[in-house]
Amino acid sequence: TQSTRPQRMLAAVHNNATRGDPRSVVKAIDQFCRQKEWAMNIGDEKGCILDSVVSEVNPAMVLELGTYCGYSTVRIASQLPPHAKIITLEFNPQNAAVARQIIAWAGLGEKIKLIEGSSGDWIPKLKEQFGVDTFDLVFLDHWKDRYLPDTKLMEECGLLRKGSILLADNVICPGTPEYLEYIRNSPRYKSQYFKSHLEYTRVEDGLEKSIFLG
Ligand SMILES: O=C(NC/C=C/[C@H]1O[C@@H](Sc2ccncc2)[C@H](O)[C@@H]1O)c1cc([N+](=O)[O-])cc(O)c1O
Ligand SMILES: [Mg+2]
Repeated sequence: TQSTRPQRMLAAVHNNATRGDPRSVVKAIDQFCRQKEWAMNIGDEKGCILDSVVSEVNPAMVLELGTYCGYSTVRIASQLPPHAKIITLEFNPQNAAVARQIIAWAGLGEKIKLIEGSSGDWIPKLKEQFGVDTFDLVFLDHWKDRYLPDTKLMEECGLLRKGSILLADNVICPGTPEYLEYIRNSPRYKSQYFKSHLEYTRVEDGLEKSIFLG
């Protein structure tokens, strides 16, 4: 039977990355996407901006919306301080299954909690189910029309504190106009745009970094 692109990406990780070495996993996926098949990972160029935000925030608790195959999950988790954790939400069971194996190959299973389900269902349950207080960093990379409703949901559920950072992928391409309009005009956030390119292409895209002011 025909394999899927995430399954072919997983095979590339098994064949080209060293078990327990997150950076080699990231490199193997980027090589696969440049040389074989484009895929919607944040990629190496925007990934460096993600890396710099993670190291600046040095978060104890991270929430990722949209695991896909786990590329950004591995990138973030490989930079977390000891005892820090990332919760990542993935809707598609096939993507989740591949992500679990890529995360395991990177040796980061202890730092990452992958939840299968949708952000809309799970955001209201994170406190009671996982004893979460607030998130220091949230990375938004799931369905683009969910960025705004899920941000409002996180506010309502008390998951953000003064100083929490939201980092959103694809604010130009594919684009998240409603989210940008809200976050850039809300007095409760201070935002900054990081201009870059859509993964593995020369098309403009960028990340929006926003600080919740409480
Ligand atoms: O569509 C994009 N991303 C949507 C990502 C969606 C991922 O998150 C869940 S949805 C979900 C997960 C959790 N909760 C609710 C829904 C999907 O199963 C998928 O794994 C995208 C598209 C392009 N592009 O160029 O077309 C480039 C990108 O960087 C992108 O991120
Ligand atoms: Mg993206």
